Amino acid sequence: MVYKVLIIAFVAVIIYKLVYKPKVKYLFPVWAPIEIALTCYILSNGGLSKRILSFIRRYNGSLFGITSKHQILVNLPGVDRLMSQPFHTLSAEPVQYTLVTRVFGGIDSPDLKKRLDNSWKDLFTPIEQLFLNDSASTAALERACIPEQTSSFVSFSSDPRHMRRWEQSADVRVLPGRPETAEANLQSLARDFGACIAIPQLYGKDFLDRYPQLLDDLWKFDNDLFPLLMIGIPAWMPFKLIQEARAARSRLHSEIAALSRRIDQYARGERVDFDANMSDVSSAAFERNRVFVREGWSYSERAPADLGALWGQNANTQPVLFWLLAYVYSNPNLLDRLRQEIAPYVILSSIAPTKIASMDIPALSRNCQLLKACIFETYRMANEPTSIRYISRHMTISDGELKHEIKPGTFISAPHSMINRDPSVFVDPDNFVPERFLEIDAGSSKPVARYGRLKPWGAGASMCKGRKFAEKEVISVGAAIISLWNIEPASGTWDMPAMIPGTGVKKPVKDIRVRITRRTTQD
Ligand code: HEM
Repeated sequence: MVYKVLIIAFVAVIIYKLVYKPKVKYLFPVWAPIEIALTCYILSNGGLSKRILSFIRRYNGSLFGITSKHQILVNLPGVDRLMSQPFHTLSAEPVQYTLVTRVFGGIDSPDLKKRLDNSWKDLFTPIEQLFLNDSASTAALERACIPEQTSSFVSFSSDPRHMRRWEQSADVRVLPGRPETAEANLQSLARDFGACIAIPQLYGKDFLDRYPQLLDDLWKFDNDLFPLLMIGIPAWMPFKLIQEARAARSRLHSEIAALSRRIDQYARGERVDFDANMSDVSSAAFERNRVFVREGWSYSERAPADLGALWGQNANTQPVLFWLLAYVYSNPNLLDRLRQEIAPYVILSSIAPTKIASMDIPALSRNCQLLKACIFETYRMANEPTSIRYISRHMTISDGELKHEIKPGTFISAPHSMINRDPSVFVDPDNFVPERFLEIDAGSSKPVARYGRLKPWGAGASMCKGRKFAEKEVISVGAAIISLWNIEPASGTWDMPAMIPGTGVKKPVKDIRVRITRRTTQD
């Protein structure tokens, strides 16, 4: 009897190890984001805690990390080369799988794992074709009608039913007796304006119109649930904040699943639910549908993966737009210089009310180097990019004179923003100084914005797949708003809010209340 029990227990342990252990190993550890944050903090501040950390770490040189499961690469020389290793050695796929199951709401199972293994690269290809290709991303932004939309950045309506979508959450109020001056929350307004430009370029305008809570749900999920889930706080925790954000994620799932169904119906030439207009849904969404169909993903299984695409498209881009506007408008001299630089490419109408008569997006990207430098400086101040990879085969990491032998099954993280506030790399790091990214080009003798050591998009083969679109969106939407609108702090002085570290671009602890007026031809 005892032997029987022992044999059953032994078999159970073997089955458990076979079925369960590889899955756990494959997920990015829940404590690793905290380890990254603590390590960055300790190394930036120095002192005794730095000495203790250096003593207890597993390796030496540029590698920090206490366990064999996760190592943090701190300013490792040649990190780009390392991150460019082929996928079968160094892969971002386990990180994507972790995000899909832990954060975006996919159910962790061998079946989902297999489906994602088979689909992962093919799901990213259409995103790259639309958002990484220079002409495709310019064309998408041209379709977004930025000049027309920017004309009603503020509609000066006191009735929420007549406000534009991006005004709904920004607490826009027309000042009594001053019908052409409105007060608004700048972060909310800029963020939702950017999202209303971007989202139709992926999923079409009908999706935005059919789902009135979309933006509120996306930001609630991003702000209140994403960071907690990432560090392993379970979504069932009975806290109001978590439960409301979880409900927002469930609504996002249902609406995205319903959209997937409509996309599939349209692709098959069938009648589309609600006779929804699908003509402006992007080629990327239809290409992804083809992959989902090929691999047998149900609509509800697609929802977490597509929530990832929606989140990736907006979660960093729109906060960058907000910080850029806040930095630029709070510096009147810089604002004047930018307006002069932009003026040849954003032509304003000469009759009141001022509107944008035409806008040349390729020329803005090509010629507005100060604007670009301002965007790079915004990344430096507000963005915390980290490249996380899984080592699937034994690997030797070269670290100057040192060589580190790393076992398969280890995650490595490179927090690229560690240098962003380092005065030995960026002089006067706490001040917004865009000129630091301007260099005189040897060929043209003109100033050109160059990234230098800044890495806002990560590194290697799994670098951001939407960087062209993101940068062009911020350039064109930023240029349009700067050209057409005056923005001043409602309190009379610009108070830049502190930043909450989060999932990439940092969020402000509080919004900035501003007064907005349309520029006149005399301005
Ligand atoms: C200012 C805006 C943005 C910033 C700062 C940003 C930053 C990043 C960073 C740091 C990564 C991780 C790269 C790495 O692991 O080395 C990433 C990945 C990614 N981003 Fe972005 N991103 C932005 C906008 C976008 C947009 C508009 C899209 C379009 C849909 C997008 C799609 C993606 C995708 C698909 C990945 C995963 C790439 C992979 O694992 O192969 N991003 N992004």
